[in-house]
Amino acid sequence: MMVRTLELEGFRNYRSFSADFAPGVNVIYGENAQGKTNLLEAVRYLSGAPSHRARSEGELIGFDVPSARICAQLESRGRDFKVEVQLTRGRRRRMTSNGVRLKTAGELSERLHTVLFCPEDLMLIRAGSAERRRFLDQSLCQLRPRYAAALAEYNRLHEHKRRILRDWEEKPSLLDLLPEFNDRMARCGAILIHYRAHFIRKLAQFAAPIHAEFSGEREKMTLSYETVKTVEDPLIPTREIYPRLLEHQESHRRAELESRTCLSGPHKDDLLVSIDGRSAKQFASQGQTRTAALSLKLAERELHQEDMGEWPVLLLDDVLSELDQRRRDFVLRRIRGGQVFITCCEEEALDGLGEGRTFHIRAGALAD
Ligand SMILES: Nc1ncnc2c1ncn2[C@@H]1O[C@H](COP(=O)(O)OP(=O)(O)OP(=O)(O)O)[C@@H](O)[C@H]1O
Repeated sequence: MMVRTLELEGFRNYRSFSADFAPGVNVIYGENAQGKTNLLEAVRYLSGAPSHRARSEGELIGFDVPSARICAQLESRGRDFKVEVQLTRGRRRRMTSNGVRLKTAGELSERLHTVLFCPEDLMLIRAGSAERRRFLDQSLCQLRPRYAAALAEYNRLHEHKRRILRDWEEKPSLLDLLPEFNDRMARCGAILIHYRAHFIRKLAQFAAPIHAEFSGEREKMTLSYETVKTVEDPLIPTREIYPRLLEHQESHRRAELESRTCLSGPHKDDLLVSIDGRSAKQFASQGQTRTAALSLKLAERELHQEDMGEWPVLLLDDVLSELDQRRRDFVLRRIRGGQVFITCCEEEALDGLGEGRTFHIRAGALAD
């Protein structure tokens, strides 16, 4: 998969931008606050993944313009696509592929997969479980459209249930709605657990050898999935997960009403990372947690490659400057193959990366 060309109009600080990218490495360099991350964000957007920093789509539109346009020529599964997204304040976004209207972000993911690695990801292991769920969700939404649909529905139901539990004492009639919401959440939740379990099993297979090599064969990384307690084996079929979720909801009914919070369901899942059998979150050093986070991201990239038979586009946002020389060399060795976008502040910082192109960005435009 690759992004051949990209045009931006009114996207963040880009008024009008156009570039042809290399199939290999594309180095995006420039001083701080010039638009390097914004450029990666535009590419990421085209893969249907939610922005890692915008809370609403309106944030992506230039401060003083009414609309933004992202347009790209993509190559994917041996075919060419012209994908276009139009964002207008106060209106629904409009997306097309080769002129045909697309309805969901999932349809974008079918054409482009990206794996993003940014400095915040270096804290993935130490952060709260929400960050690791986000990591799972972003990757799975690109890989499996059915997962993306189930996640959107689950989040909607969860928000409703949250409000019911918050307000039931003032309005007891709301409790009549609870069984219906519980049932629908269990159905969607079973789908999420099923996909997450299979994803984590695969991710663990890729991450183990990467981490072993990365640590000079000194450390062993293992991953496990922590989900709703009644689902002892999350790899069982969805229809078997569903009754176990209902059972867990039932046993937590009282506690949910008393605490007025939703305590049961995969919205509390976690991805547990261990090094040599011990929880990395609790016991690993800062260096070890960084290495483990890198291993996870590189494993994610290889998993996408195996799943699709093509490399996803790798977006490395300002991450190399955060790494010591050894880790940096490891990443650069490991990312051969596929298209890569790397942002950095100095052009020479990435000497020796091999064939590719460099783009100097200044104030939301290509500098001469
Ligand atoms: N919606 C928007 N409209 C216009 N400008 C915006 C918008 N959103 C962000 N910006 C501006 O874009 C500029 C560039 O941001 P970006 O994060 O891409 O910088 P960067 O080159 O990656 O910098 P750094 O090296 O510091 O990470 C910032 O000054 C920011 O204020």
